[in-house]
Amino acid sequence: MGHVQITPSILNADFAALGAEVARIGSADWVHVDVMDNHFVPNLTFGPTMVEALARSTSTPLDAHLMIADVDRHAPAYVEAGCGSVTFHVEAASAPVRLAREIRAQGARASMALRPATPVEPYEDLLPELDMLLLMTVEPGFGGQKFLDLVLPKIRRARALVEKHGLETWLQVDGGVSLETIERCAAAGADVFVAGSAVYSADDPDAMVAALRERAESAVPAAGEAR
Ligand SMILES: O=C(CO)[C@H](O)[C@H](O)COP(=O)(O)O
Repeated sequence: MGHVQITPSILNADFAALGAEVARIGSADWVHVDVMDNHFVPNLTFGPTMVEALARSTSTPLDAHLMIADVDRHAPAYVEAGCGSVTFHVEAASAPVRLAREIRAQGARASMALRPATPVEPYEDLLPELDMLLLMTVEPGFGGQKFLDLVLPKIRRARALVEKHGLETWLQVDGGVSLETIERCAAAGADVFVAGSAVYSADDPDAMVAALRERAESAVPAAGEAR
């Protein structure tokens, strides 16, 4: 299992001051940018031009979560925009293996996301193609939703698959992650945690990043310990 990484989502940040908002989370490992197109999800955010401007404004690497249709065509633009990690939804991709290889060939980490109702088992053979697997813990589209406990068994099964194949694939969770829910995710086997409203509704977002990190680290099972 990789070390705990905290990745604040800017979905609930002030979009009119994104550079300053990102500067408030200096201890974050990544900045999570939620790209939504009003087709794959019923919400609209921003595109590669905005992401490129954000990449120029910070030294923290960007983790793009593409909630967009026709993702095979659009994903490469987010590597070109400066993202260090690009996540596509398997439900939106027509050739996920080719797309993951293309993202890696461009020099970014390739990541694939599963909606809460999408099982992980059909993608077992695809895991070596991925640097990260994102297991959504809400239906994608909006920040501030309630964490879905029903995803916890899938996190455990995904961790078991990663270990079975001796892979280094990071397991990211996104949606409703807070001081109240992060321990359950870490105990189940997640190691990369996206938190949007928990971070940006805090008086001190960077102190919340530290608190989330501490809580997740305290819940990571020791080697050989049951999940
Ligand atoms: O992908 C997302 C929504 O589709 C967001 O990243 C996620 O929901 C973060 O917000 P919060 O922590 O408030 O749930």
